[in-house]
Amino acid sequence: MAETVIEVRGLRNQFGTHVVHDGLDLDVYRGEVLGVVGGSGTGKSVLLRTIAGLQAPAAGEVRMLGTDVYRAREAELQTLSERVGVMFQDGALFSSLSVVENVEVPLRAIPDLTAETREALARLKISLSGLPWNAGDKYPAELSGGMRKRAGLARALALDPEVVFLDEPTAGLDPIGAAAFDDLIRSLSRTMGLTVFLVTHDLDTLYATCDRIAVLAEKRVLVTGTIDSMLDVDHPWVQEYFRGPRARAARDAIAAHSARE
Ligand SMILES: Nc1ncnc2c1ncn2[C@@H]1O[C@H](COP(=O)(O)OP(=O)(O)OP(=O)(O)O)[C@@H](O)[C@H]1O
Repeated sequence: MAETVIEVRGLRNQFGTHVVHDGLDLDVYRGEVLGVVGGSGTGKSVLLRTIAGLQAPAAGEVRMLGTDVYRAREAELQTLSERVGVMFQDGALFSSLSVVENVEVPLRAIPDLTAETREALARLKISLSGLPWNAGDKYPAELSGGMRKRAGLARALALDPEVVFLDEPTAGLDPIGAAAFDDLIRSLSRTMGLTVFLVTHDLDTLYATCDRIAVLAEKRVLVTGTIDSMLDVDHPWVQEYFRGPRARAARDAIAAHSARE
């Protein structure tokens, strides 16, 4: 049985009187790509931030790679942060730094790394993320939205993490750019054994990349399972989402893609 790398129990998140999550449980297994879906405002991004240690919950427990994210000591959290990468929607790059300098930021946590080695490692991650060789010397404002996302991914991968969080990685990309990003996520997960926690609305991405889906509804994880098993879930939002015309088109597209391979 696959190792559990993220364990969430009894999670509660609330802003004032607005309860976003209540009694939420979730397990994520090593090496899988988990797609987190749910209607707008169901708390997908809040869940990502809470698990990644960026936003303390009102109650509940989050364990990642064996560490209790909200009760561990500082040194343990530092070690954990080096095993985890986060890519935000717009890449969240520092605008005053070049791409290579952005990717170098997490590498600064490694003691005794020379400037040359740090730069070489950063450029390696930039090319792994599918950016052209000269993109490293550009500034975020000089890049397209898709390139900024790839640069954000390069930074998330800088420390060879075991777990990567991706928030809407294909939002705003044209269909060809989005499909290329899907392929990249899939191949990183396969070649590096990465565990991927992926928040998305993009059905094509779900079909192309995810081993398992977690549906957020009613303030908790309503159901988890393979994407095909979602067709049998008796819940109005799940039915509408996975049985709608967009899902059908995404299913047909992935079937045609598999037939070509
Ligand atoms: N810092 C905050 N302060 C107050 N309310 C917040 C905060 N962050 C999130 N919320 C609220 O929590 C709810 C969940 O937000 P979240 O961004 O996680 O939703 P989501 O499922 O990712 O939505 P979408 O699919 O539209 O991106 C929303 O109602 C949002 O307004």
